[in-house]
Amino acid sequence: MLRFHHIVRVSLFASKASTFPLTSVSLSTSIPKRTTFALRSQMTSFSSSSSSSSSKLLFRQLFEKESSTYTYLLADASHPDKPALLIDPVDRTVDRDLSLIQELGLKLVYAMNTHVHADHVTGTGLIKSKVPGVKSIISKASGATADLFVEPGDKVHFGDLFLEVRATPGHTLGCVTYVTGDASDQPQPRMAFTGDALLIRGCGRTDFQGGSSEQLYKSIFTLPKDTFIYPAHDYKGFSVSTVGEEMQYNPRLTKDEETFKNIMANLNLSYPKMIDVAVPANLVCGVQSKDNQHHISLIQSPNTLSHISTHM
Ligand SMILES: N[C@@H](CCC(=O)N[C@@H](CSS)C(=O)NCC(=O)O)C(=O)O
Repeated sequence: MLRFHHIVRVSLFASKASTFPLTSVSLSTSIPKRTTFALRSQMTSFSSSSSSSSSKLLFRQLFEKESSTYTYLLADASHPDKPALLIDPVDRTVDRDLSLIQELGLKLVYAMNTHVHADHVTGTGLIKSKVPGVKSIISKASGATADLFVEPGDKVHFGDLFLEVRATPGHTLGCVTYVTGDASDQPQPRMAFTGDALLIRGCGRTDFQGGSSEQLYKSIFTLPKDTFIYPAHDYKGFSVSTVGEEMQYNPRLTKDEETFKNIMANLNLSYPKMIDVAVPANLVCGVQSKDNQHHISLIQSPNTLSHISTHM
């Protein structure tokens, strides 16, 4: 089995039962009425990370300043092939990202999108043309074409590390969050790449592309408070937060649902300047060809069913 080259389709229901039995506590229980939105704390205790697991992950946060987009580079540096993936690459910074990958001696396997971006063109198409073999990934629910489609509960493996896929719709229809694996040999604390669903002290707008403030409010996911939050954008100079921090200080998501919807309905943001170019380009993951419509069948492995920790 090519460990750094497969996506595992898993059962969402198996994950709920096996991983979050009675230990999940909703945020509304700990901070009544004020905080019901996107973040529920999980009271499961974590063993501290072993040095081998945390040293495996090579991680870089990269910034594209025109659209204030973060791209994330993750790799299993301990694996002989050093398989790597990029989350939310931008077309303008593809050469920078690929140079870095080359300098670090990594093998880029996946170019992933959290959703169909409206403010910039994804770098996945360009990357595929420059690095043969790289597979583009996006959620099936996004309606976009890509080499591989993920659904909630899927795992994306790279070397001995993996990301879980969680549905976090509301900013757009098919937004997903990629979360580092829930296992003792995976990086601790966990890291959540939230796209535009959850921004630091904010959240994605909900006024186009199937956006819905109601849906975004209900995009509840269960993660420990120490989970790092890495968004796709930041407009205020922040780079990272945690679930606990956002539960306490996010000015939108700590409100009740009606207040939240009211805030979202009155953001009065102008449409992204590039929306007319970006959305059509991103609906084909930046590739204008038929090649990207090749759907591979995802591997289903019963061995993984007990390890799933997805709950959306
Ligand atoms: N000015 C930018 C667009 C800024 C914007 O609308 N950002 C989006 C994410 S990219 S679609 C958003 O959700 N913002 C939320 C917020 O509260 O700022 C441009 O013209 O491209």
